[in-house]
Amino acid sequence: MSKTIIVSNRLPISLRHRNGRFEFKPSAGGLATGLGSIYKEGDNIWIGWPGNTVDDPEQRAEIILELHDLKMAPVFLSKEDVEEFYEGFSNETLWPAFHYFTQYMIYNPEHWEAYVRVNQKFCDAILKKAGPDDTIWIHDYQLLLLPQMLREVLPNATIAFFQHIPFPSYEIIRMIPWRKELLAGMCGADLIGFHTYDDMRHFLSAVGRINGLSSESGYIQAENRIINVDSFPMGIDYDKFAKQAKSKRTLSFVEEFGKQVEDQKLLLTIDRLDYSKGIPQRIQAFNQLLEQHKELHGKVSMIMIVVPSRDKVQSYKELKEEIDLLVGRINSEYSTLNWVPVHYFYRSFPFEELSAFYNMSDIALVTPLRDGMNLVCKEFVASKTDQTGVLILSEMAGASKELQDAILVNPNDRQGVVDAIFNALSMPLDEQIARMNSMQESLKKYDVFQWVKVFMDRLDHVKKKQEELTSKDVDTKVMNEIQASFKKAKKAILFLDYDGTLTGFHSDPQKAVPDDELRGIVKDLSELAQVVIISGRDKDTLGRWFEGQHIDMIAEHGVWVKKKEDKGDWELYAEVEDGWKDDIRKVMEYYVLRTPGAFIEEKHHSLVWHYRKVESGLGDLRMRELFSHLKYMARGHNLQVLEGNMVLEIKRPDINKGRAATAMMKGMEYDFILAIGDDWTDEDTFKAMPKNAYSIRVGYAYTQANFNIKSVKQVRQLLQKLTS
Ligand SMILES: O=P(O)(O)OC[C@H]1O[C@H](O[C@H]2O[C@H](CO)[C@@H](O)[C@H](O)[C@H]2O)[C@H](O)[C@@H](O)[C@@H]1O
Ligand SMILES: O=c1ccn([C@@H]2O[C@H](COP(=O)(O)OP(=O)(O)O)[C@@H](O)[C@H]2O)c(=O)[nH]1
Ligand SMILES: [Mg+2]
Repeated sequence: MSKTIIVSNRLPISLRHRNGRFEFKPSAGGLATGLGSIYKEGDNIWIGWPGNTVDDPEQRAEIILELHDLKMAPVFLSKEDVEEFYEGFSNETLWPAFHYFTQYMIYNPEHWEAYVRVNQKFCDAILKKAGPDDTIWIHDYQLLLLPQMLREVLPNATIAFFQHIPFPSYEIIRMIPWRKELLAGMCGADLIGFHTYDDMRHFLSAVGRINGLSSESGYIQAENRIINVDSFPMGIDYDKFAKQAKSKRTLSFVEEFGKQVEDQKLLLTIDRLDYSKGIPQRIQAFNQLLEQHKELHGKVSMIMIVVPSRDKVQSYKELKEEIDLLVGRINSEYSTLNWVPVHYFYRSFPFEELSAFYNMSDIALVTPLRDGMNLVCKEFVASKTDQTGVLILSEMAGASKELQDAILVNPNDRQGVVDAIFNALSMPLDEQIARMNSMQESLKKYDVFQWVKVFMDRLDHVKKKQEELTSKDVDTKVMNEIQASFKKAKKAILFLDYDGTLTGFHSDPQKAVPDDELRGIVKDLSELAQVVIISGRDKDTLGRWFEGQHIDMIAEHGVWVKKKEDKGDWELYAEVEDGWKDDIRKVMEYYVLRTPGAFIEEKHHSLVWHYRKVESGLGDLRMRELFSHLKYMARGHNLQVLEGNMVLEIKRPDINKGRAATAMMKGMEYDFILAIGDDWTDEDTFKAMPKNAYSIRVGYAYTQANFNIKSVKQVRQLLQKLTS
């Protein structure tokens, strides 16, 4: 039986020292609740750091035992690990980078080494527990290298990754010296999830530009696998918050706290201490509200809960001082004997009390400068069981994509925040209820259990899709079968595409000349079988490159043919009418002039616009534009516009490789037929092949071919095997 392993930097417990002993406090956090349905089942387990350093081997052994009963296994971090991996690389490089606080980023090679070392430590801990077919779900930015580390040892495992914090634009990620390694680490997963569509598109663009991995509709084409990238906005345990808000215990706290603030309007803010949460900016906005609206003095106050976090990191220490100062200033300026503007708590509260704060507050002011999701705002909404109350939410929080019925604000626009508070204070009851109702409906539906389910279902789907693709893989068994069938054959024919099949791509297409190895392969094959190079290339280039070889050639997708017995003469296979070219060439030239690096290749029956050397992104953009332009023109001329590997080609639709291959085989009887190609133009060849032919597509795209093969290197291996 395969099992599921959850991995995160922190375990869902906290380990505390008390009188020389350790004590566990289980975490009731959103993630722990959501994943409870998984890690508590069967042999499943959660692996992570217990959140404290433990050096004594006896104590470690004790902790391992106790955690075992809770279905957890610890990864112990040393003092250095905590300083360099957790505080260092995770929270002084990745955290600020991913939240767009580049001014706080530190580039320290020792921290990077520690990051690699600790990811390896997690990997080793997992390998002690994991079997080859297990599912491993890794969480968050502290463990970006882990998916690939595991993949190397467990090639068939199901590995998923979810990032809880934002994924920034390529412009930010490129600043990190180790960006390529980090992205490659993530790509060890089968499924990579983010909270929002924006995070996901940033990731896809970075992986494309930095690691050269292209993607389509959220599927990355890695060397021998597809990886799915998608958005899964995390929810909360809605019912738990709704129920708690009405519980006796919480209501008694509401009553007790209520006595102290009397009939004041309450603004609630809850965050971990973090510069990404925009706490000073929020205090300043509140200050400005009091400055501008004297009528509110004594009538409104802010309850501000700041939960201590990462207090060893310099930027967090400074932030704490700044907040203390700002709160001191506003309270000393405005307080009266019976009114304090800001009730400030630097600590965390138990769930029942937190629920009371949510329940009794009129407004939740959630204004992070950046936040992956933000659960506090969702918890506030779920706790408002009478549907009154207003949520003011930063548009920089992932949650804002779902909670469109909140008052959305830009946290950098101080006056905007002030106005939002003022409007919230006077919002009519029916509007409050309407907004709250719509937000509650959505949060109820997409709760944390639904989040887990949707994620796991998607993981299943990707694995199935991968299986479908690899089930057609040319493995050793298939290679042997093809070889045996070739050996037996009396009359064999091989259709071999050139670019992307026999040789790799070159930034200058004219430089993709056949090397000695390839010449040797083609020569050996041509002594045993009829070899046909079937290419979109022009006849002169092909003729020059394979001069002297005893092979047949089909050029320009079937316009020209040269049989080996024809010695130097190309025969026109299809009548070409090229009166259309002048108009189309003019348009293509216009796009060349606008796009540095682009160029036109002219063939007898087609025009090709190349953008391989254009700045990435710009090339795609211009190609799309040119595509729709050409499609419009093509209608009048009976032409076909086709997208290839970094090219756009326009040609007559009735000229294609399939038609040429069929013509080549006409009237002949073959007992072995093989066709290999790598792109859409080769699909025509595959479609034209008789049932008994072997057709192979290079790469793992969907295809009409009956097999897929990994790379040009493997194509050559297969061909060498045929002649050995
Ligand atoms: O482990 P710490 O250094 O003490 O930090 C606490 C956690 O903070 C981060 O939370 C994020 O996840 C939330 C749920 O997906 C999301 O709502 C929020 O926007 C994120 O900031 C962090 O991702 C965790 O790894 C930390 O453990
Ligand atoms: O005294 C407190 C204050 C907050 N929280 C919880 O801390 C989490 C904060 O998560 P969020 O996604 O808002 O921000 P993060 O800290 O993960 O960046 C929420 O679930 C809160 O209920 C808590 O357990 N005790
Ligand atoms: Mg090709």
